Amino acid sequence: MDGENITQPRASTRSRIPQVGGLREMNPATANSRSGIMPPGTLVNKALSPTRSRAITSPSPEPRKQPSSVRPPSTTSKAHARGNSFASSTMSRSGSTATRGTTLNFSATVGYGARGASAMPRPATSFGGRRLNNSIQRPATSLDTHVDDSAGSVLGKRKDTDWDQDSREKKMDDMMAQVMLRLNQQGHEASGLKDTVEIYKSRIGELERSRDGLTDVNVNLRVEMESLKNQLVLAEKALNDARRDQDIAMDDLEGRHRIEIESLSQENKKHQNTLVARHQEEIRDLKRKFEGEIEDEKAKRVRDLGNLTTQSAMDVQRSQIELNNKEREIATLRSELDAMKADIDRERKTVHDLRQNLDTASSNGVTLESTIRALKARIEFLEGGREEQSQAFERCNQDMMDALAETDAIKEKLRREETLRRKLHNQVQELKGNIRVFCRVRPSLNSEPATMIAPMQYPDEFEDAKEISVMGPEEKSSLGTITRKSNTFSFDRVFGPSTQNAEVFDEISQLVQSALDGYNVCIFCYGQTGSGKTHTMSSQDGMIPRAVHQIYETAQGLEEKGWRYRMEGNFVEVYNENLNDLLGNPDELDKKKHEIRHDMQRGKTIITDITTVQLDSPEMVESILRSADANRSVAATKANERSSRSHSVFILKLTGENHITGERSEGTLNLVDLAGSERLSHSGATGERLKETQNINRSLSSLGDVIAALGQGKDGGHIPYRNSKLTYLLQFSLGGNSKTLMFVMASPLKAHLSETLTSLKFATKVHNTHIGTAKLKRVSAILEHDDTSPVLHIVRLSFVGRSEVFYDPVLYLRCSGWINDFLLS
Ligand SMILES: Nc1ncnc2c1ncn2[C@@H]1O[C@H](COP(=O)(O)OP(=O)(O)OP(=O)(O)O)[C@@H](O)[C@H]1O
Repeated sequence: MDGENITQPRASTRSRIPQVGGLREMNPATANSRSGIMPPGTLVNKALSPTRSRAITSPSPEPRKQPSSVRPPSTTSKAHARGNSFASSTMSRSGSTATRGTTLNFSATVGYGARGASAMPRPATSFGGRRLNNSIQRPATSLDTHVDDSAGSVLGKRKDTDWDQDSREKKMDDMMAQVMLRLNQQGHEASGLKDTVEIYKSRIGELERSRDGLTDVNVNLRVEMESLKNQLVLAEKALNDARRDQDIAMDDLEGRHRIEIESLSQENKKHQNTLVARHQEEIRDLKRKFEGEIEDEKAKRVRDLGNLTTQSAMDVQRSQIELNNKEREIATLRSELDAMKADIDRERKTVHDLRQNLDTASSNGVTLESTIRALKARIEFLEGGREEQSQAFERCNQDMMDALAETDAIKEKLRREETLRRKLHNQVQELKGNIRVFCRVRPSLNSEPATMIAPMQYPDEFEDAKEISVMGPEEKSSLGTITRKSNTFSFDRVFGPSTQNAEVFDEISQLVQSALDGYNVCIFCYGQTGSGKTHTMSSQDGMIPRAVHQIYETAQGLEEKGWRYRMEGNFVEVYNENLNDLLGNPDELDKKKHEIRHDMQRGKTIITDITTVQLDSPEMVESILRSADANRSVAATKANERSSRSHSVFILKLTGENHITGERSEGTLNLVDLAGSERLSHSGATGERLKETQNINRSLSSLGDVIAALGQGKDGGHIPYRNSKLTYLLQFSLGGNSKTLMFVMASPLKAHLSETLTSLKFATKVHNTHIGTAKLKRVSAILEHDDTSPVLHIVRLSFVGRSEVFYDPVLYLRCSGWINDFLLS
């Protein structure tokens, strides 16, 4: 019943709402439908618990039976339902996932919290207003009445008081008026809410559009990002490619640079080498220039020296002249003194005679006094003159003493010059025979015991060393007694077995010097096989290398004096009367023919097709000797055989020119290693060897014949040079202006004694040969004196076919003596 009562006034109230106008809109259903929100019945039912929804929407008989206890919650639930429904509607409109959860989330998205100060202010809503107007006193309702009544029990009141209809209606009208007022207010609020909703809607639309726009932008951005990513990937790929390309390019560049650097360094090196070569060339030029200057300076100095020498020679001459004058003066003075002494003696005698006369005449008296006075005056006069004469005599004596002292000094100087002159003269005297013979005995070898050695003695070993005594082989007499003959031989020099090559060379070095001075020199080694010829001549320290060394050294020394020497070498072999070139092709040995031609005018020998070697250094000689030795070995059938069976001739032509004085000299040094000299009967050779031996013997005897013919010294006499190839080859070196030295080599072995004696006898014959006439002939026209000049003397040395002139006063002084000796001899 209560329920019905309550609902009735409400229903009646509702029925009045249209009269007020706008109240319709306060119907929650209408409001919800307008706003698109579901009717509260459905939404609230869903949102609220079934118990509550039943209490509101499905009136049951039970709640109606207990109206006072149920109504307040129903009111409360309505208010909640509204609030919830709004919230729900708002939530349902939101398209955003984030705003669907709670009202708070909505507020955060579109409400005040999420909006800045510029956001549209939220209009007052019924919901908000209701909340704000919580303090407004709610108009009394039937329910309130009931509540108020409940204090004293409604039923009880009705029982206790009368029903006041009018007041009640009035009250109701007031209440109605209030409700209407409230409704109007709510209507206004609802319209405001509507506007707000509209605004929100438009706002939401805008936001959705903005979201769509943003989504589009987002999509675009994503697409752009994708494309950018693709671009990035492409760019990375391109970058990698570029890096790879760059790496390859770098490698290429590095390679190219390396090659360029190498080529540059090579170019640099080349350039450097060129520069170095140029600098060296420049240095060489400078050196040449400086050497030229030094040469000029040297030449100047030499000239100065020459002038000084000339001056000193002049001084010497002047002194000599003065000395002669002084000597003459002294002689004059002496004669004058003698004359004066004689005068004085005469005068004294006269005085004495006069005194005697005076004595004898004193008796004559006064008549004679005048005569006496006159005579006294005469005597006084004469005695005064004698005083002066004595003083003059003293002066002359002093001058004479000075002149004698000066003469002594000059004589001392002349003595020294004389010593030098004598030394030169002595050397020339030693060479006067034009051929000298040295003997050398080789030492015994290790393979030769003392029992095999023949007794040999050297009587003057520690003096002149010119003799050798050899005990001959045992000889049996007809009586059966065995004797041994002692054979003593004398030579220019004898070298015992202990002599070294150096000592031997000392003796021949003067001859080597002669070759440099323009003479032809010939040095032979003669002896039987194994006697030491090759050792003496061509061993490493033999005469050939030593001679060449000396020539180089002397030539270098002479360079200071303006001399330049050209040295040419030939090495030939005479084998079986054939000439072989030992420096040529070994295959051509004994095959190629070489001819000997003589230039009689110039005194020169030419061998056709011969190898001539320029000897630029002493080392060259060693290589020549080696190659000659090799050639001989190739030709030999047995080792060492060929050298024993052939003559070898080392020819060294020395041409010198003096660029200062214009002098020129041409000399030849022939160093000959003869074949073994053993006699045919001793060699026991046959066949080819017999032919060899015959040829050797023929050429050796030809050599002896030539020397003997030269020794006879007949002008225009025949010299049998042509009898053998060897003598023909050495024609200009045997005789003429040449100097010849023969080494006779001796073996110390008993077994070789007979051959040794034969060799020594042959050598003695040669030694006894004097080829003096040729030398006399050579020097017969050597001296000319230029009388027009007191200083300049000319020494002209004339040889067969050529002459040399020396403008040297010192040389003149030195040479004049011995040259005159030659002329006189
Ligand atoms: N003065 C010396 N000192 C030391 N050994 C020597 C001397 N002379 C010669 N000999 C040695 O004696 C040996 C024979 O000498 P070498 O060959 O010079 O004789 P050779 O007369 O030239 O003989 P061949 O006619 O056969 O050429 C060689 O072994 C050599 O070394």
